[in-house]
Amino acid sequence: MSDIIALDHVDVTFHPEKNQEVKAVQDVSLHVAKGDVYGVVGYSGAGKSTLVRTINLLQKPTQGRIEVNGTVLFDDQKQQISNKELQEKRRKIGMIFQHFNLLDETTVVENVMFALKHSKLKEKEVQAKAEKLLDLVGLSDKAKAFPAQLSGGEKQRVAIARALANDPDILISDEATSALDPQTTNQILDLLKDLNEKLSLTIVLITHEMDAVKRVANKIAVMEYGKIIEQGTLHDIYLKPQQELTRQFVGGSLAAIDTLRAYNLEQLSASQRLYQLVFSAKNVGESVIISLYKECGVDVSMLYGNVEVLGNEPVGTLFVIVEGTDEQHAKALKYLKEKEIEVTQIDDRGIWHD
Ligand SMILES: Nc1ncnc2c1ncn2[C@@H]1O[C@H](COP(=O)(O)OP(=O)(O)OP(=O)(O)O)[C@@H](O)[C@H]1O
Repeated sequence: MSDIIALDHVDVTFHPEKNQEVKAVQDVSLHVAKGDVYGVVGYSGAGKSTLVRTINLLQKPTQGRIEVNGTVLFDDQKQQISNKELQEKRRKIGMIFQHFNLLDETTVVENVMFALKHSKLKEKEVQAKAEKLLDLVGLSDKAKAFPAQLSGGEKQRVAIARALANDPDILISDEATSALDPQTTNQILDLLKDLNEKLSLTIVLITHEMDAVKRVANKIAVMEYGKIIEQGTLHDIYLKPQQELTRQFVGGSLAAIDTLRAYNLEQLSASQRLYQLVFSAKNVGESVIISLYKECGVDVSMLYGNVEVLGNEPVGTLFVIVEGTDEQHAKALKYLKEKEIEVTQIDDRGIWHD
């Protein structure tokens, strides 16, 4: 799959006052493939919004290269297309925000129609399109309501319909679920996932909530102090977080670390090894521990176990101590590999320790 967004070596530096410098984004490269739901996570102030606003040049970078949908928008410290072209490109990048940004004085359907004011469609066609979009986001019955009469989730649905008005290829969601309760958050995230699949919409999702990313994203970048400190597939970032901050975001792994620290793992004998086993959906139900004993002769004690749903797929994680001879260990590893279970040996200096 080709990249629909390619940010390369992007810097954004602000000078809020004379002699003051805020390096909000520093040497960030981010490549988003068509059809990705790319989660950008990090604490407040990490630079997520600033970075993502460079995608449509709402924020011009200080340095770096921005290419979107095959067009270079920014390079050599300057905009590479005319303002008019940029405006057209921007219409193909929808945005939704935490506070919805609806026009309070106009109805729901008019809010969506407003986004089509530049289109070549006739008034009737604009209205028909807005109604169709409201139907797509499940809000047909609220077309004539005013924003003040809607719940937070409904307001966000209007904002999504409006963001889709110009048939964008990309949707940027900047903390769009942060003001919503957990159940409504999940409904909005499921809607985004549905739109991603139905419309082949590429989504960049900025959030400080790992659960949101876990539910819908296929890739993640973790930001801290203006830099991406870790990026990869949801599966890899979630199950093998390398950086302390990533581990903090990945709740499941924190629980695993706490549990492992409660054991005195320095006391493993020469014949014992600590492994992390990761099961995908197809083998999550297998009785691996018993099979390892039966097939390979090793003793297996379980320290920690958990099943997470990543995207729609259950993924199981076990931390086990396997005890046996070198030969038995080799046999056990071969067996696990055949079963397509990912195995990581964790040593005393391993990733789960300070
Ligand atoms: N226009 C600006 N002028 C000066 N500094 C800015 C400007 N915009 C952002 N910053 C600073 O850049 C840094 C990154 O801000 P940014 O909003 O991108 O972070 P964020 O990760 O999106 O956090 P949040 O979720 O709180 O918005 C912060 O230190 C912020 O104060």
